[in-house]
Amino acid sequence: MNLIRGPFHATNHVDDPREASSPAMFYPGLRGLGLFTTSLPDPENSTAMDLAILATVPAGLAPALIPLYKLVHGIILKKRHYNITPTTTKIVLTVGAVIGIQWVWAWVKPFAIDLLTTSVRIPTQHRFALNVQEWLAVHAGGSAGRHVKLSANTTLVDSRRGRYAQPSNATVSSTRHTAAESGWFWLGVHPIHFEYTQKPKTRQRRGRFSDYGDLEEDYDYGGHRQAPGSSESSIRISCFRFSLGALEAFEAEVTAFANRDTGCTNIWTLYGDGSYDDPYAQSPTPWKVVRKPSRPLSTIDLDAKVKHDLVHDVSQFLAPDREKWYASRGIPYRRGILLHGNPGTGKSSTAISLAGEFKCDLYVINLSNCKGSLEYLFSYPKRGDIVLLEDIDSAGINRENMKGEKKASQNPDEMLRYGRTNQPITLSTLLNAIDSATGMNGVILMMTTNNPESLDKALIRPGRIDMQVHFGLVDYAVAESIFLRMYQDDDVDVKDNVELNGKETKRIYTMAKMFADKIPDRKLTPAEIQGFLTRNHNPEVALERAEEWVAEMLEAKEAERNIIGEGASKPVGKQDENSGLSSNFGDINGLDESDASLMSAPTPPMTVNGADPLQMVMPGNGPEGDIEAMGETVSFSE
Ligand SMILES: Nc1ncnc2c1ncn2[C@@H]1O[C@H](COP(=O)(O)OP(=O)(O)OP(=O)(O)O)[C@@H](O)[C@H]1O
Repeated sequence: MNLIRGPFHATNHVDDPREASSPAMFYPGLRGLGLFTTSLPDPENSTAMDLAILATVPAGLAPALIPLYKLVHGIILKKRHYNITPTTTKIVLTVGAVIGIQWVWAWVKPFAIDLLTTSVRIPTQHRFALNVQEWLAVHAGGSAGRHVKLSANTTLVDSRRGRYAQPSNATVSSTRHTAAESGWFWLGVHPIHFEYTQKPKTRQRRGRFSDYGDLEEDYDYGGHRQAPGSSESSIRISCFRFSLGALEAFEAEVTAFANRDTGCTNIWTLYGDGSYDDPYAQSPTPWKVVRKPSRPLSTIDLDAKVKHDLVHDVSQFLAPDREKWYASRGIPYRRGILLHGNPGTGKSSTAISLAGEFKCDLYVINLSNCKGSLEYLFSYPKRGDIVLLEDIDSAGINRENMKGEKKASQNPDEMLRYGRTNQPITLSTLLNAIDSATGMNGVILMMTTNNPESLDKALIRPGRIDMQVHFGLVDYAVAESIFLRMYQDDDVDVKDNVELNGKETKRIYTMAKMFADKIPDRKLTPAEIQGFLTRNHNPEVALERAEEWVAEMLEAKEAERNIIGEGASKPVGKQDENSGLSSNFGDINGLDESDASLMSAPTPPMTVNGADPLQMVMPGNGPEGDIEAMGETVSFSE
């Protein structure tokens, strides 16, 4: 007898309806647990009505766990003549089993992982962590990869400009990861697991407690302010114990990826002023990176011998066996190069170009705008990188300024501990940082200045500065070279192929000579000439206007005016006596009177005092109005 119909019973050949409706039939082992029975009527002595009632009063798990189950069961039974108890019980048991397994796994997992895997933890402040992030973003695919991309603490190329965009790099992000991300990827035949961890930690924060997740303010347990995220976040890379070599392979893979020839130079700049007070300093590291297409050395117009000596010096220092040579003679393995000359003579451009040529990363610090701990900042560049200290004279770093030092080094413990201070850089902190045993090994330290005579002797003594390079004003050869660079087709090597490249090249080459003839010897800077040529797309027009422009420039320089042409009436030289521009320039070593007067001269693309030249917008220099013309300003994508 089978009173209960439905799909379940169609395949169920049992006579006892209690059995038919009982999940114990499918889970025989559970029979003894009493889960499926209540006080059932004896089928032998029951009427059909009794049995129907039996079916409407389900027993066991489902009714116990699911609210209103009996009601639903009764309705379905009445309307559809279908007993949902066995099916529901099966579902409940299956879900229960899954939850149970998950629960057990959560307990067992750490032990299993410890037993079966091995892992490395990379703090996110570590530079290698950025390489790992970038590698994961490109290779670890899927959503994990996308998350990593968002979390990468890197600012890459500007995706708005086609010219700068690189296929895998057209992503910009300076956002930080706020939650743990994890995933798997394959390295060859090895499965590898990565995980971002941000140790949740309750901290004291302005008298109350907050989660680490709130990054606005970070304090350690003692209530000291801390560099946000400084010690908490890391990336963990794990692999199975039996494939230990996978971690080494991963490291090699990431390193090779980071060192790949992208045709770009990594330029690192500070978040804000690098101090912990800076609102931008909400990053595990004080550095952010921009990837820029490398600038060929051939685009730097410099006296041929000076250029050759500089390149030779850098290449010698970076030669593979050089570190051993320094070590065996007890000399610290670092190189200091002072680049000095008028604003707009190519000091910064040369450093950028050298970094590209030798595939170094370039770290740029503008000392007048830096309040970070230099020792900490210098610990970041690795062997073979270049550190560029911009406008070292304008930072006021000299002995007279020593009074401020006490204040600056007041709390050295804090400086080292958190890597950031909120004090300006002083001479002694700079010297200590350069000489520090922990940083700068194998690093080339370049300093730029418009006013080398104002520098403290301790700063430029041999050992700290090993080479001095003067960037002079434009002579005939440089004027000719700038003209050719501006108007020559990109793929034509002019000077070497005058004959081969035919008429057009010859024409430009001839015009370059004519242009150079019109440029007075050592009166103008390369930046000024470049600015003029950029405004005149047609070489003939440039040639035609050159004389007039030169006359205007010289006249403005003579009158110490910043504005040339229309609207030029107000001499500013005297007013600017304290501006740091004109006053600094009078005593430049090796420059004559007329050179000194250039300091307040009209230099359209002149560096704004104190501004980061990498981020500087140069007005009116080309078809796109600003930065494009000089090709120097780094743009950040939003
Ligand atoms: N010698 C040069 N060769 C090629 N380009 C140059 C040269 N000098 C200046 N320029 C151009 O002029 C602009 C400014 O140059 P750069 O910033 O390198 O000068 P700088 O000497 O570092 O100036 P500052 O002292 O003001 O920082 C850049 O666009 C650069 O391309």
